Amino acid sequence: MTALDARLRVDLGPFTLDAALTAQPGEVLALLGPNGAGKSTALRALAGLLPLTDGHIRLDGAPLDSPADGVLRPAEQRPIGVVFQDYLLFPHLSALDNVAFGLRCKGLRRAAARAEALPWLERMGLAEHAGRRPGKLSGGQAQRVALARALAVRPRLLLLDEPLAALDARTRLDVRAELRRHLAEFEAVAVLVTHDPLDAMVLADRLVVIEAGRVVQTGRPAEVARRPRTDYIARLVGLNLYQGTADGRRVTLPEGQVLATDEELTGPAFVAFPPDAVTLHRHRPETSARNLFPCTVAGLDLHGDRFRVDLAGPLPLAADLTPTAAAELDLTPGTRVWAAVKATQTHAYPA
Ligand SMILES: Nc1ncnc2c1ncn2[C@@H]1O[C@H](COP(=O)(O)OP(=O)(O)OP(=O)(O)O)[C@@H](O)[C@H]1O
Repeated sequence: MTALDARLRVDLGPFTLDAALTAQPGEVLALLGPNGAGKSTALRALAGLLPLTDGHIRLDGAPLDSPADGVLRPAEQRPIGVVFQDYLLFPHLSALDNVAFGLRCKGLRRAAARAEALPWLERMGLAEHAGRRPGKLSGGQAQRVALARALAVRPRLLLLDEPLAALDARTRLDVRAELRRHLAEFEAVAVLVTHDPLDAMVLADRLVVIEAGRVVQTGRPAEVARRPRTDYIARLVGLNLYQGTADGRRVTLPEGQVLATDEELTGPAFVAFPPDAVTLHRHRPETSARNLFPCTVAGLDLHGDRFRVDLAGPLPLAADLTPTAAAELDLTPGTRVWAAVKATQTHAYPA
């Protein structure tokens, strides 16, 4: 069943958004795109803050906005939860009352709303901070409260606008991992807007790339990264990303391949590295690179001044080469090569 079925057409003077978005229950979509592409406009239209000029938004079969039929459900009547980058928590309310707020708006009395809000704070590991006001919470804690508040009303659509952008690098890592767990448990649709390809790759089931108001590519993160269709995507999502189990400086992937990394970790982990960290060789090289895989060239595209090589094999990979290197290697689809990646060029982090 399609849970979210939308064709968003919004005319804003010189700018027009015209994007189709669909999602199955439980799916997490990430909207990615350059500045001014229309991501926020799409989110605002879904939230009910901006009416459609044309098209439709249906959630679980029910129309929320359909100009042709004269339907426009106001924001507060949509079963939607929203998390913005700057949290927008009420500064005068405790963490608990911030989470209870949405439930109060749905008509619950204070005690009932608080009773229902508390388990959400517990789930975020914030039970002991329930009485604190936002000013006394760290950025990461405040963002967890915002997420608890959005989830507590059991929305059918969760909208996240740059939810990690305001956090420092270390906090961002932790909150990203947590957000990932919560999104995995979330049974309805989530739409995330982000500038950060890593957030998108880690959090989303599917990327929707928007440029100049149009969807230019959509697909699973790994597919989009390996087969970018525009220069912008190639630059942005140019990341090889794998998930496995870490044991010290080794991460074992589900199919048994082992990646050597530079970080000490144990348990579920991601390993990422950019395509330009991959070197290709026609013959098995004498190299200090700890990661060496036999591959077959599956595709070759010129993006800007680089060749993006799509490699199939035990470890599917994307590699970026200069035109000179590509010519020297004489690569064509089907060519067998060795791909090498230094452990120091990989980045491993908890999943
Ligand atoms: N209220 C408005 N009236 C007219 N034009 C608008 C309005 N709001 C946004 N725009 C224009 O619509 C286009 C899309 O803006 P939008 O904020 O949706 O992009 P975005 O992809 O979210 O960008 P960013 O990543 O910079 O936030 C931009 O050209 C912007 O100037």
